[in-house]
Amino acid sequence: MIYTVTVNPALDYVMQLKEVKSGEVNRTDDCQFLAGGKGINVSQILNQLSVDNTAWGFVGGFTGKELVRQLNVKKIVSDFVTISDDTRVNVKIHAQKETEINAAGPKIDAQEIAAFKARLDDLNAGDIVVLSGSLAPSLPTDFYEELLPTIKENGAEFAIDTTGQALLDTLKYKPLVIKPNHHELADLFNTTFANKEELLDAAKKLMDMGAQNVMISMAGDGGYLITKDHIYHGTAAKGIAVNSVGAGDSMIAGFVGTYYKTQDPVEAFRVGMACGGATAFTEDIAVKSQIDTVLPQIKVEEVQ
Ligand SMILES: Nc1ncnc2c1ncn2[C@@H]1O[C@H](COP(=O)(O)OP(=O)(O)OP(=O)(O)O)[C@@H](O)[C@H]1O
Ligand SMILES: O=P(O)(O)OC[C@@]1(O)O[C@H](CO)[C@@H](O)[C@@H]1O
Repeated sequence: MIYTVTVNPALDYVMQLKEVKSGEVNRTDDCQFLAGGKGINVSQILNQLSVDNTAWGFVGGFTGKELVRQLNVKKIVSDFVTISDDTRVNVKIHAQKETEINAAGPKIDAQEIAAFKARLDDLNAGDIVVLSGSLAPSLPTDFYEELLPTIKENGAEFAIDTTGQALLDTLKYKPLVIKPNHHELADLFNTTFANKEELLDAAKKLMDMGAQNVMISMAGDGGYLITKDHIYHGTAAKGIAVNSVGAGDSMIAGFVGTYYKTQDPVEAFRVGMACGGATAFTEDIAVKSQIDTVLPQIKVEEVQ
């Protein structure tokens, strides 16, 4: 079973307008609430790939109720810990540019945290836990790292989508896959890359530090997969990007869902790239037909 963990989910309030004029009253052409959060987006893609999964995390208040209602409509199985505070609303402004305003997130108390951690005792060998997204401010900065010994002791694997030192601190527990984008990769080592070789050298350092597989995503420029044996480049699908929100989550979902079925990291990377591209080409998270349309365009070649 795959479990997606979104400790700080969100109702995404997606607002469409031609132009935002700062300091003025702006009126939208369209707006909608969508269930959001990095792990929840992963669950949505896993469902599209017909890979059983359960969404874990914390939800609360009227916003949390609406989020769970939307997941139920999409037949996404969830087992959230209900908290007394409200799930946050993140604003996604689609105008002359894409602007995101993400709220910090709710208060989560010690009893609610303990109830969440108890779920990890149900993990079995072969399960995969996908840890994605920001931490609510009341959670300790090493919250993800706190979960890893129990995950590994139960014989499960984990994937993690976070950034900075929080990501580096998880590598000693050997994540199945991590996926920084190329900006996040540079930030990890406080550097910039003059060329592809420097980028790949940095990605290989993450393997040396413990990652089993590393994907580096580069939006419309495709991405790289580093495995213990080789390095691969994947081409980005050709299309009109209408929404970058969730592309990275979709790429992780495509990898984890395919790896769970095949144990083939290269095929998992190819499907991940297709899921990312399909989401980039649609307003919401991609559905199966959109993924299937993009998949044949993804060419993966060994580069080292
Ligand atoms: N404009 C695009 N055209 C084609 N494919 C894209 C585009 N944007 C994203 N993708 C696909 O999605 C993958 C992940 O996108 P990206 O590199 O933007 O991840 P990210 O920065 O983690 O995204 P997110 O905004 O979800 O955090 C890319 O490697 C690519 O395969
Ligand atoms: O604040 P975080 O957890 O870093 O990101 C949250 C978020 O921006 O990520 C998803 C897109 O990846 C959105 O659905 C959601 O609003």
